[in-house]
Amino acid sequence: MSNKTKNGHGVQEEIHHKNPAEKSWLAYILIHYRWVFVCFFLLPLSLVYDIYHLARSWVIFKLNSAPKKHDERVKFVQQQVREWNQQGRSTPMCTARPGWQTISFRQPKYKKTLFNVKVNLMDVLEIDTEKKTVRVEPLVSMGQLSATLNPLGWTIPILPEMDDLTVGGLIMGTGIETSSHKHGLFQHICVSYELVMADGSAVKCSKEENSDLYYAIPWSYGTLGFLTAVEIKIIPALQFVRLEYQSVSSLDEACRVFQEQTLKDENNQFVEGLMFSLNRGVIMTANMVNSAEPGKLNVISRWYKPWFFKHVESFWGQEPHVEYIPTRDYFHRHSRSIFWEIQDIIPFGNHPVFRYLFGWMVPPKVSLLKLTQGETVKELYENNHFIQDMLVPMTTLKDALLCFEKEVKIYPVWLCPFKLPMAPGMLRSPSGKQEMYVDIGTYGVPKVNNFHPVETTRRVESFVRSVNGFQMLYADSYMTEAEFHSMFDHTLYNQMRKKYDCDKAFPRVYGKVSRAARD
Ligand SMILES: Cc1cc2nc3c(=O)[nH]c(=O)nc-3n(C[C@H](O)[C@H](O)[C@H](O)COP(=O)(O)OP(=O)(O)OC[C@H]3O[C@@H](n4cnc5c(N)ncnc54)[C@H](O)[C@@H]3O)c2cc1C
Ligand SMILES: NC(=O)C1=CN([C@@H]2O[C@H](COP(=O)(O)OP(=O)(O)OC[C@H]3O[C@@H](n4cnc5c(N)ncnc54)[C@H](OP(=O)(O)O)[C@@H]3O)[C@@H](O)[C@H]2O)C=CC1
Ligand SMILES: CC(C)=CCC[C@@H](C)[C@H]1CC[C@@]2(C)C3=C(CC[C@]12C)[C@@]1(C)CC[C@H](O)C(C)(C)[C@@H]1CC3
Repeated sequence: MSNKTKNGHGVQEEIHHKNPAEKSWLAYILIHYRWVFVCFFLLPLSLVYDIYHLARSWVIFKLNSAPKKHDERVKFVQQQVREWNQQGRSTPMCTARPGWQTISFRQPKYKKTLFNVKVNLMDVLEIDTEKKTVRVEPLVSMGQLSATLNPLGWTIPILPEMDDLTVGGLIMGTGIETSSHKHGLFQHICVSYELVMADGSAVKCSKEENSDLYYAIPWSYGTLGFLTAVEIKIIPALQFVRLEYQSVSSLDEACRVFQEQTLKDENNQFVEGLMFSLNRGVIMTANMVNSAEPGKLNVISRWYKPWFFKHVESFWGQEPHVEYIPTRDYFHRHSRSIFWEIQDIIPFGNHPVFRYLFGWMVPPKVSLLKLTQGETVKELYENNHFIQDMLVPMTTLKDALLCFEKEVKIYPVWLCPFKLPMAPGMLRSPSGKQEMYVDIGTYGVPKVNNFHPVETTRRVESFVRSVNGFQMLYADSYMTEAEFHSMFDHTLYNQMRKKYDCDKAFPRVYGKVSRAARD
């Protein structure tokens, strides 16, 4: 495998040698000139799509029509589930949300064969500033939520980065951001869930009410019931984030500084690391503030600004540096470059000329990219790309980084600490106490010679299991069912499946997330 992968051309060069499909001229054009399609078709389409959704949710919010319609919509979900019961419960159910709209690399196969239930609930219902909660429907996206809450001076404590992630997906799967070392995973900021169960009944659960169900919902991937509303905690949002960049020049220094900033400094609201090689990284710590020092404001969302990860890299080898970023810009700092995935799609996207002329249309919507990618590009990614987030105990960070270096050698690596509270459910802290974990995110083209999508992933999965870690399940998982059960504690889940009579109603989690269940 060639090593010329620095700016994204690498993917294209890999396939040149490896993929037989590329021999046809159409495949060649699709791979080498994907950017033409993306720039002239997908970018404008993404913009129209975004404007439509923003306008829609603005109007609905202003009319305050969502709360009135909510009950009707829940009744419609119940009606579909009751019909399914009357029809003899023959095929299990899943939501009817099309696979291309979801934030994961693949389309779920099961949507084609299972009974599809329409759960089209996509509005913010109520902001209760006394109780400090926001009640939302499950299809509310992170972009929509931050656009609604921030102008009112509020935010949710964990705002996962990508605009199109939905509340439902983040609860049924999981969500993480750089404030997770203080607040935990996305489910840990949720106060209550409202669901429609297999028999068509509506059930509410929280720590106080139906608490067994409340703890079983996260990571259940829609296999216990359909989510219809969620109450999420809110906290005041200040205007800016004061961000400090600290360069590190060895693996040991990186692990030490990252752990110190996470564990020792209680005052850091946000902690993040980007490793640009095994020995080169920048650790970022940040706090919300209400004023910025003169001359230090950086509005990173402006269309002509460089990709955030490139900006961060420019601080490597420098003295610690401070800047102020508008809070919403900080929350979505990796959106414009889809972390660093955009470099494989628009290789010249960070060039100033491109940024000044077309930067305002970026990024293309992940869903539209997914919808239009075609077999050739899919195969290209399948064989030459590695996308994984592995959650490992903080104490194993160094070993984990060495494992990723050996198996894939992909940089940047995303480091995000999170607190794993002791609570029942799929994720059990091995020590029986609250523990600090770290999410290691690797997205890109492997630079090792022996990369094999299945074998490499299985080796990494095996390492993660050996250190009591967890795999994020939006990515490809090649674990066997037994391995999957040894990673995730199914005790409570199995009890809830029985209690709520789910066996005929929903597939099991493994049946939805394993590689075999995905196209
Ligand atoms: C803080 C806030 C929260 C909102 N939350 C929602 C929501 O969850 N769903 C939705 O569809 N629309 C929401 N809206 C939109 C709001 O309901 C509409 O703007 C409303 O239709 C305007 O009606 P009005 O002109 O009669 O009242 P206004 O004169 O605009 O409102 C009077 C005051 O009531 C308060 N208020 C109004 N609605 C809410 C509410 N739902 N929660 C808390 N305080 C409120 C605000 O402080 C506002 O200043 C919210 C607006 C605000 C300012
Ligand atoms: N920063 C972060 O934390 C990031 C997280 N992710 C991951 O992305 C995924 C979320 O993506 P998103 O596109 O929002 O969600 P998806 O549509 O992919 O949904 C994920 C799962 O949640 C289930 N689900 C969603 N809504 C409901 C509902 N109302 N009732 C019952 N089940 C539901 C889906 O069931 P069904 O299959 O039946 O539709 C599916 O199994 C998560 O897995 C998350 O971990 C990805 C990137 C970043
Ligand atoms: C926990 C965190 C922060 C996770 C971030 C995960 C992202 C980097 C992932 C989620 C969805 C994801 C797999 C995706 C892709 C890249 C990496 C993404 C964005 C892309 C855009 C790569 C190009 C592909 O042709 C295709 C369009 C199918 C996918 C879509 C999903």
